[in-house]
Amino acid sequence: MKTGYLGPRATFTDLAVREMFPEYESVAYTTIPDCIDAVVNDEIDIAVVPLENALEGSVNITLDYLIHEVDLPIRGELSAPIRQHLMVHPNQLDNWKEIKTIISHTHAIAQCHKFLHQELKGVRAEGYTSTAGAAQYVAEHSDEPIGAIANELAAKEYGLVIAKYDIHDFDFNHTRFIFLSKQALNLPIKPNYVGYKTTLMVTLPADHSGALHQVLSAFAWRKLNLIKIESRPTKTGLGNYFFIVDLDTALDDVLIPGAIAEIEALDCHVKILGSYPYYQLKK
Ligand SMILES: O=C(O)C(=O)C[C@]1(C(=O)O)C=C[C@@H](O)C=C1
Repeated sequence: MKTGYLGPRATFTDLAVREMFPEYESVAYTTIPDCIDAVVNDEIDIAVVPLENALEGSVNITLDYLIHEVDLPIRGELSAPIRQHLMVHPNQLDNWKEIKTIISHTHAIAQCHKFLHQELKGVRAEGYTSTAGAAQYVAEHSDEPIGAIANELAAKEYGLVIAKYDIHDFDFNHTRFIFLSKQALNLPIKPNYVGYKTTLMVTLPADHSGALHQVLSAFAWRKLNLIKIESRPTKTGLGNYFFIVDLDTALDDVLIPGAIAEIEALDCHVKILGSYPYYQLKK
Protein backbone atom coordinates (compact mmCIF):
# COMPACT_ATOMS: atom_id res chain seq x y z
CA MET A 1 0.00 0.00 0.00
CA LYS A 2 1.12 3.57 -0.72
CA THR A 3 0.02 6.76 1.02
CA GLY A 4 0.24 10.33 -0.23
CA TYR A 5 0.55 13.56 1.74
CA LEU A 6 1.11 17.28 1.36
CA GLY A 7 4.89 17.47 1.20
CA PRO A 8 7.75 17.88 1.43
CA ARG A 9 8.91 15.68 4.31
CA ALA A 10 8.01 16.87 7.84
CA THR A 11 4.72 18.65 7.20
CA PHE A 12 2.02 18.08 9.80
CA THR A 13 0.32 15.83 7.25
CA ASP A 14 3.52 13.77 7.00
CA LEU A 15 3.44 13.41 10.81
CA ALA A 16 -0.16 12.13 10.55
CA VAL A 17 0.94 9.56 7.94
CA ARG A 18 3.86 8.42 10.11
CA GLU A 19 1.45 7.99 13.03
CA MET A 20 -1.25 6.06 11.17
CA PHE A 21 0.57 4.24 8.38
CA PRO A 22 4.18 3.78 9.53
CA GLU A 23 4.59 0.57 7.55
CA TYR A 24 3.52 1.95 4.14
CA GLU A 25 5.60 3.71 1.51
CA SER A 26 4.61 7.39 1.35
CA VAL A 27 4.75 9.91 -1.48
CA ALA A 28 4.92 13.72 -1.07
CA TYR A 29 2.74 16.00 -3.25
CA THR A 30 2.97 19.78 -3.63
CA THR A 31 -0.74 20.49 -3.26
CA ILE A 32 -3.74 18.88 -1.59
CA PRO A 33 -5.61 18.43 -4.94
CA ASP A 34 -2.50 16.73 -6.43
CA CYS A 35 -2.52 14.31 -3.51
CA ILE A 36 -6.25 13.55 -3.87
CA ASP A 37 -5.92 13.16 -7.67
CA ALA A 38 -3.16 10.61 -7.08
CA VAL A 39 -5.72 8.30 -5.43
CA VAL A 40 -8.20 8.84 -8.25
CA ASN A 41 -5.43 7.96 -10.78
CA ASP A 42 -4.31 4.89 -8.78
CA GLU A 43 -0.79 6.25 -8.17
CA ILE A 44 -1.34 5.76 -4.45
CA ASP A 45 -3.92 3.93 -2.31
CA ILE A 46 -4.58 6.47 0.44
CA ALA A 47 -4.48 10.27 0.52
CA VAL A 48 -4.04 11.83 3.96
CA VAL A 49 -5.26 15.43 3.88
CA PRO A 50 -6.05 18.11 6.50
CA LEU A 51 -9.77 18.87 6.89
CA GLU A 52 -10.22 21.15 9.88
CA ASN A 53 -8.18 23.05 12.43
CA ALA A 54 -9.43 23.96 15.89
CA LEU A 55 -8.29 27.60 15.57
CA GLU A 56 -8.76 28.38 11.89
CA GLY A 57 -11.69 26.15 10.93
CA SER A 58 -12.10 24.11 7.76
CA VAL A 59 -9.38 23.58 5.19
CA ASN A 60 -11.66 24.72 2.39
CA ILE A 61 -9.51 23.44 -0.46
CA THR A 62 -9.87 19.88 0.92
CA LEU A 63 -13.60 20.16 1.52
CA ASP A 64 -14.34 21.80 -1.82
CA TYR A 65 -12.19 19.38 -3.81
CA LEU A 66 -13.89 16.46 -2.10
CA ILE A 67 -17.35 17.84 -2.80
CA HIS A 68 -16.97 19.29 -6.28
CA GLU A 69 -14.14 17.47 -8.03
CA VAL A 70 -13.84 13.84 -6.94
CA ASP A 71 -15.92 11.01 -5.59
CA LEU A 72 -13.80 9.37 -2.90
CA PRO A 73 -15.11 8.17 0.46
CA ILE A 74 -13.59 9.20 3.79
CA ARG A 75 -12.17 6.00 5.34
CA GLY A 76 -10.74 7.32 8.61
CA GLU A 77 -9.65 10.35 10.58
CA LEU A 78 -6.86 11.38 12.92
CA SER A 79 -7.04 14.45 15.11
CA ALA A 80 -3.56 15.53 16.16
CA PRO A 81 -2.09 18.34 18.28
CA ILE A 82 -0.39 21.09 16.29
CA ARG A 83 2.58 23.02 17.74
CA GLN A 84 3.76 25.90 15.59
CA HIS A 85 7.29 27.25 16.03
CA LEU A 86 9.13 30.16 14.44
CA MET A 87 12.38 28.95 12.88
CA VAL A 88 15.24 30.63 11.07
CA HIS A 89 18.52 29.67 9.43
CA PRO A 90 21.31 29.38 12.06
CA ASN A 91 22.98 32.43 10.36
CA GLN A 92 19.95 34.54 11.29
CA LEU A 93 19.42 33.37 14.86
CA ASP A 94 21.07 36.34 16.60
CA ASN A 95 18.97 38.77 14.59
CA TRP A 96 15.71 36.85 14.36
CA LYS A 97 13.72 39.85 15.57
CA GLU A 98 14.96 41.73 12.47
CA ILE A 99 13.49 39.27 9.97
CA LYS A 100 11.45 40.95 7.23
CA THR A 101 9.31 38.07 6.00
CA ILE A 102 7.73 34.98 7.49
CA ILE A 103 6.55 32.19 5.24
CA SER A 104 4.32 29.22 5.93
CA HIS A 105 1.11 27.49 4.94
CA THR A 106 -1.71 30.05 5.18
CA HIS A 107 -3.51 27.87 7.75
CA ALA A 108 -0.40 27.87 9.95
CA ILE A 109 0.00 31.66 9.63
CA ALA A 110 -3.64 32.07 10.63
CA GLN A 111 -3.03 30.01 13.78
CA CYS A 112 -0.33 32.50 14.86
CA HIS A 113 -1.96 35.88 14.08
CA LYS A 114 -1.82 37.12 17.66
CA PHE A 115 1.89 36.32 17.97
CA LEU A 116 2.70 37.94 14.62
CA HIS A 117 0.64 41.02 15.48
CA GLN A 118 2.16 41.47 18.94
CA GLU A 119 5.76 40.31 18.51
CA LEU A 120 6.59 40.86 14.86
CA LYS A 121 4.54 43.88 13.85
CA GLY A 122 5.18 44.98 10.28
CA VAL A 123 6.81 41.70 9.25
CA ARG A 124 5.25 40.41 6.04
CA ALA A 125 3.57 36.99 6.32
CA GLU A 126 3.50 35.11 3.01
CA GLY A 127 1.65 31.92 2.17
CA TYR A 128 3.71 28.94 1.00
CA THR A 129 2.70 25.47 -0.23
CA SER A 130 3.16 23.92 3.23
CA THR A 131 4.89 24.53 6.57
CA ALA A 132 7.75 22.15 5.73
CA GLY A 133 8.02 23.63 2.21
CA ALA A 134 8.53 27.02 3.86
CA ALA A 135 11.18 25.57 6.20
CA GLN A 136 13.01 24.09 3.21
CA TYR A 137 12.91 27.45 1.39
CA VAL A 138 14.36 29.26 4.44
CA ALA A 139 17.13 26.64 4.66
CA GLU A 140 18.02 27.20 1.01
CA HIS A 141 18.14 31.03 1.41
CA SER A 142 20.50 31.36 4.35
CA ASP A 143 21.36 35.02 3.72
CA GLU A 144 17.79 36.30 3.50
CA PRO A 145 16.16 37.80 6.62
CA ILE A 146 13.28 35.32 6.56
CA GLY A 147 11.73 32.83 8.94
CA ALA A 148 9.29 29.92 8.64
CA ILE A 149 6.45 28.70 10.81
CA ALA A 150 6.57 24.90 11.00
CA ASN A 151 6.98 21.98 13.41
CA GLU A 152 10.03 20.68 15.25
CA LEU A 153 10.64 17.83 12.83
CA ALA A 154 10.84 20.33 9.93
CA ALA A 155 13.48 22.35 11.84
CA LYS A 156 15.53 19.15 12.24
CA GLU A 157 14.93 17.91 8.71
CA TYR A 158 16.04 21.19 7.06
CA GLY A 159 18.73 22.28 9.55
CA LEU A 160 16.93 25.33 10.99
CA VAL A 161 16.91 26.59 14.56
CA ILE A 162 13.79 27.41 16.53
CA ALA A 163 13.80 31.07 17.58
CA LYS A 164 10.45 30.89 19.38
CA TYR A 165 8.54 27.79 20.44
CA ASP A 166 4.74 27.44 20.54
CA ILE A 167 3.66 30.60 18.78
CA HIS A 168 0.12 29.35 18.00
CA ASP A 169 -2.45 31.68 19.55
CA PHE A 170 -4.38 29.23 21.70
CA ASP A 171 -3.14 26.22 23.56
CA PHE A 172 -5.72 23.78 22.19
CA ASN A 173 -4.54 23.60 18.59
CA HIS A 174 -5.54 20.39 16.84
CA THR A 175 -6.05 19.51 13.18
CA ARG A 176 -8.28 16.75 11.82
CA PHE A 177 -6.71 14.75 8.99
CA ILE A 178 -8.85 12.44 6.87
CA PHE A 179 -7.88 9.34 4.89
CA LEU A 180 -9.36 9.04 1.40
CA SER A 181 -9.23 5.75 -0.43
CA LYS A 182 -11.11 3.75 -3.04
CA GLN A 183 -10.74 0.63 -0.90
CA ALA A 184 -12.00 -0.12 2.59
CA LEU A 185 -9.09 0.22 5.01
CA ASN A 186 -8.40 -2.22 7.75
CA LEU A 187 -7.51 0.40 10.32
CA PRO A 188 -6.11 -0.87 13.61
CA ILE A 189 -7.87 -0.64 16.94
CA LYS A 190 -5.19 1.52 18.57
CA PRO A 191 -5.24 3.10 22.04
CA ASN A 192 -6.06 6.47 20.47
CA TYR A 193 -9.13 5.07 18.68
CA VAL A 194 -12.19 7.07 19.80
CA GLY A 195 -15.18 5.79 17.83
CA TYR A 196 -17.04 6.05 14.54
CA LYS A 197 -18.37 9.06 12.65
CA THR A 198 -20.62 9.41 9.63
CA THR A 199 -20.30 12.49 7.42
CA LEU A 200 -23.21 13.55 5.19
CA MET A 201 -23.62 16.32 2.67
CA VAL A 202 -27.14 17.75 2.57
CA THR A 203 -28.35 20.10 -0.16
CA LEU A 204 -31.58 21.93 0.64
CA PRO A 205 -34.21 22.79 -1.98
CA ALA A 206 -34.31 26.50 -2.89
CA ASP A 207 -36.84 28.67 -1.06
CA HIS A 208 -38.33 26.04 1.19
CA SER A 209 -39.13 27.70 4.48
CA GLY A 210 -38.07 25.72 7.54
CA ALA A 211 -36.14 23.14 5.47
CA LEU A 212 -33.03 23.22 7.68
CA HIS A 213 -35.18 22.98 10.79
CA GLN A 214 -36.90 19.89 9.36
CA VAL A 215 -33.58 18.32 8.37
CA LEU A 216 -32.23 18.81 11.89
CA SER A 217 -35.37 17.39 13.46
CA ALA A 218 -34.98 14.19 11.37
CA PHE A 219 -31.71 13.64 13.28
CA ALA A 220 -32.99 15.02 16.60
CA TRP A 221 -36.00 12.76 17.19
CA ARG A 222 -33.89 9.70 16.33
CA LYS A 223 -31.38 10.90 18.95
CA LEU A 224 -28.64 10.99 16.31
CA ASN A 225 -25.97 13.24 17.78
CA LEU A 226 -24.59 15.94 15.45
CA ILE A 227 -20.99 16.80 16.28
CA LYS A 228 -20.54 19.30 13.49
CA ILE A 229 -22.60 21.22 10.97
CA GLU A 230 -21.06 23.56 8.47
CA SER A 231 -22.29 25.33 5.36
CA ARG A 232 -20.27 25.74 2.16
CA PRO A 233 -21.28 27.49 -1.05
CA THR A 234 -22.61 25.24 -3.81
CA LYS A 235 -20.76 27.60 -6.22
CA THR A 236 -23.91 27.95 -8.33
CA GLY A 237 -24.95 31.42 -7.14
CA LEU A 238 -24.82 33.81 -4.22
CA GLY A 239 -26.73 32.49 -1.24
CA ASN A 240 -26.69 28.84 -2.43
CA TYR A 241 -25.22 26.60 0.23
CA PHE A 242 -25.10 22.96 1.21
CA PHE A 243 -24.46 21.56 4.67
CA ILE A 244 -21.84 19.12 5.88
CA VAL A 245 -23.10 17.19 8.89
CA ASP A 246 -21.00 14.90 11.12
CA LEU A 247 -22.85 12.32 13.25
CA ASP A 248 -21.00 10.66 16.13
CA THR A 249 -22.00 7.14 15.11
CA ALA A 250 -21.38 4.52 12.42
CA LEU A 251 -23.75 4.12 9.49
CA ASP A 252 -26.37 1.61 10.69
CA ASP A 253 -29.22 -0.18 8.92
CA VAL A 254 -32.09 1.71 10.51
CA LEU A 255 -31.56 5.14 12.07
CA ILE A 256 -29.32 6.94 9.58
CA PRO A 257 -31.04 5.43 6.48
CA GLY A 258 -34.38 6.42 8.08
CA ALA A 259 -33.19 10.00 8.64
CA ILE A 260 -31.86 10.17 5.06
CA ALA A 261 -35.17 8.90 3.62
CA GLU A 262 -37.07 11.50 5.66
CA ILE A 263 -34.73 14.29 4.54
CA GLU A 264 -34.97 13.21 0.89
CA ALA A 265 -38.75 13.28 1.17
CA LEU A 266 -38.33 17.01 1.84
CA ASP A 267 -36.74 17.33 -1.61
CA CYS A 268 -33.26 17.58 -0.14
CA HIS A 269 -30.35 15.72 -1.66
CA VAL A 270 -28.14 13.65 0.68
CA LYS A 271 -24.73 12.17 -0.08
CA ILE A 272 -22.83 9.97 2.37
CA LEU A 273 -19.21 11.18 2.34
CA GLY A 274 -18.07 8.40 4.64
CA SER A 275 -18.62 6.37 7.78
CA TYR A 276 -15.27 5.83 9.43
CA PRO A 277 -13.28 5.27 12.62
CA TYR A 278 -11.53 8.22 14.17
CA TYR A 279 -8.42 8.50 16.27
CA GLN A 280 -7.24 11.27 18.54
CA LEU A 281 -3.70 12.03 19.64
CA LYS A 282 -3.53 13.95 22.88
CA LYS A 283 -0.69 16.37 23.67
O1 LIG B 1 1.62 22.60 5.90
C1 LIG B 1 1.50 21.58 6.60
O2 LIG B 1 2.37 21.18 7.38
C2 LIG B 1 0.26 20.81 6.50
O3 LIG B 1 0.30 19.64 6.74
C3 LIG B 1 -1.02 21.55 6.17
C4 LIG B 1 -1.75 22.08 7.39
C5 LIG B 1 -3.20 22.56 7.01
O4 LIG B 1 -3.52 22.72 5.85
O5 LIG B 1 -3.98 22.81 7.95
C6 LIG B 1 -1.90 20.98 8.36
C7 LIG B 1 -1.93 21.20 9.69
C8 LIG B 1 -1.78 22.56 10.27
O6 LIG B 1 -3.09 22.98 10.62
C9 LIG B 1 -1.21 23.53 9.29
C10 LIG B 1 -1.09 23.23 7.98
